Amino acid sequence: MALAGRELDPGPALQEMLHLLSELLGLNRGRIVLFDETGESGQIRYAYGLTREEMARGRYALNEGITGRVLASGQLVISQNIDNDPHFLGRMVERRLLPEGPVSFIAQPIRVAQRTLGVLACHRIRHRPRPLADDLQILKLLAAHAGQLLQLHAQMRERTESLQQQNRLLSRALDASASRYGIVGNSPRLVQAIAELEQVSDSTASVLLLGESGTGKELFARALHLASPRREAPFIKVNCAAIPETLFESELFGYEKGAFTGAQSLRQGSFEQADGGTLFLDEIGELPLAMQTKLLRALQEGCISRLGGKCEIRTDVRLVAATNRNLEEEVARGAFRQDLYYRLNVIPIRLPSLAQRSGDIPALALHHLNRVNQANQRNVHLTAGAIERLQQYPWPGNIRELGNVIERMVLLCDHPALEAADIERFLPEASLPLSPGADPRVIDAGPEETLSDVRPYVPATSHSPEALYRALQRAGGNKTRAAQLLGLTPRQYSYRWNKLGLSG
Ligand SMILES: Nc1ncnc2c1ncn2[C@@H]1O[C@H](COP(=O)(O)OP(=O)(O)OP(=O)(O)O)[C@@H](O)[C@H]1O
Repeated sequence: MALAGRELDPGPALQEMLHLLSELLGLNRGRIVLFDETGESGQIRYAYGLTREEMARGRYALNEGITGRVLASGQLVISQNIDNDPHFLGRMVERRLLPEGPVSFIAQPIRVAQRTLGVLACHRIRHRPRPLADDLQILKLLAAHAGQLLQLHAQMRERTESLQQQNRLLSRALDASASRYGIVGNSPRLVQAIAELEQVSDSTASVLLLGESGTGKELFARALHLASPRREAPFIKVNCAAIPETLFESELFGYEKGAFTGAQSLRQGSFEQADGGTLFLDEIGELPLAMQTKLLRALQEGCISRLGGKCEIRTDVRLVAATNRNLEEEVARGAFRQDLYYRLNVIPIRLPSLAQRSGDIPALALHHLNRVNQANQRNVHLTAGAIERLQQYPWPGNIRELGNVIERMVLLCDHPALEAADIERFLPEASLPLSPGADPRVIDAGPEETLSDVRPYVPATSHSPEALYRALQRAGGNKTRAAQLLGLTPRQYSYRWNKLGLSG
């Protein structure tokens, strides 16, 4: 029975079993009848010494003939002489093809764990030297072995099918997310925004991404780059809110060696770095007016000059800008240049807030849960009630806030299945008892939360975890803005944040 281990298909092993039964023991025309899917009849599946046609005739309803009786009762039946047995159907093999003289028929049930899987049956020439009891003993053993083999195969098939099914689902999910650049969601407004993105991905026209903080503007900017013919060239992001006014020009246009004290070597600016690719100006509404003029010039002329440089450098850059401000209002109050606004607003794409597409919350929550579980080797689940609660919350900080809440829940919860009640304490509006320095979810409005343009030296322990969280909440999950609130640079803020052991 070495064959049994080699093949996934039990057929060859069972076939060989029937072959040996016939050749060595003279128990001929052995066949294995198995229940069909309905469980109401059986069909010959494996046989030795029967033609295809004979096999095809071997179908038995429950209680039909001897085989049908064994299928129904799970009990051994021996027909001592088929010629005298009214139950013997003689359906398959014509009597004249069988040996003369008395022929018996033995039908041994194949049972596993009190369940009848089928029947192992054969013909036996009645008058032979070996006692019937020996043959029965052998048939019983073989039936038990066949049962184990069939069960093992059924389990393996079930497992394989479920793995294949899982595989199909995963690769479908992977295809979907890959073809949509990791943008999760199916709500009509999001799908519309993706369609607009794809429509303009081939052109070089400037795109202005509009939407509240955390709605995925950066994700869209990257998607636009990936969907464009520029995908092999660099994607350079500049966060206009994070750059001090005095450093803007060198950040965008670079500088020559010796352009100012400390300029020890030439440095390319973002325009040059993004040459051939995409330059993403995030939070463009924060760009100081003087820089707006210089940016407009660079865009109109397609060339820049480095600080301290004499020559103009041609750059081929596709500009994508993003803002959560209402730029028209900024223009109206003189804080944003109108001509630059027109130049940027060639193709506006508006991203819906999470509240406008709450139908996407379950998919987004699971997406983030998966991400955080994987990153932290956790296996936290959300119950249906928890997902429902997440859907009810308004998410002022949008998807970033949702991601942050999921991350906190996964890291700080102490059981694997999160219920609606568990969610509650992680939602920002939850009022929790204050206990400084302990649980970082406990929020304290620290005195350090003031708006400040001046950034003096601040020690690494300057802000409590509570203050960092509080600021992040007030900033709708935007760390740059949270840093501003605390008078920190985004780098200083991130350093402190990461020390809490949280990412995102
Ligand atoms: N549709 C989406 N599917 C999956 N993840 C998303 C989606 N939209 C946003 N995210 C995730 O949410 C987080 C915030 O997104 P992103 O940084 O792109 O927002 P933003 O609009 O640029 O925010 P801000 O204006 O504050 O800079 C990121 O982690 C991003 O991957």
